[in-house]
Amino acid sequence: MATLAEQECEVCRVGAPTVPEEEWPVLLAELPEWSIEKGVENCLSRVFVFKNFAQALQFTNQVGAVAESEGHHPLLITEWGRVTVKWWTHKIGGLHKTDFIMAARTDKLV
Ligand SMILES: C[C@H](O)[C@H](O)[C@H]1CNC2=NC(N)=NC(=O)C2=N1
Repeated sequence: MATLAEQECEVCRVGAPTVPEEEWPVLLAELPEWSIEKGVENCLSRVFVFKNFAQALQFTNQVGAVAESEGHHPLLITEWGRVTVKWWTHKIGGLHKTDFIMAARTDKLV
C-alpha cells in the first residue's frame, strides 16, 4: 500500500466531495503531528519549529515549491523560528484527499 506521500494528487474540481469525517482517523494515523481544525472550512494544521528565521523561510520556500508543482497551495505563516502550515481545498471549502497527501509531502521536507 502506497504511503500518503507516495500517492498521486487528484486535480480537485468544484463539487468534488470532501473526505468524510469518519475517514479522518485512518488518514491522520500517517500524520501524527497534524491536527484538524474544524470550522466553516475544515483544515489540516501543523506548526514546524526552526532555530531561526532563515531556516523558517527556507522551509517556507520548499513548501511553496511543492505546492506549485501540484497546483495546490497551503496557508503559510512564517515567523522567526516557526512556520504554521494549513492545508484545505478552497474550491470545495474543506478537506480533500489531496490535502492529506500534501501534508504528508510537507512532513517529508523536514
Ligand atoms: C486556478 C488554480 O489552479 C486553482 O485556484 C487552485 C490553486 N491552488 C489551490 N489550492 C488549494 N488549497 N485549494 C484550491 O482550491 C486551489 N485551487
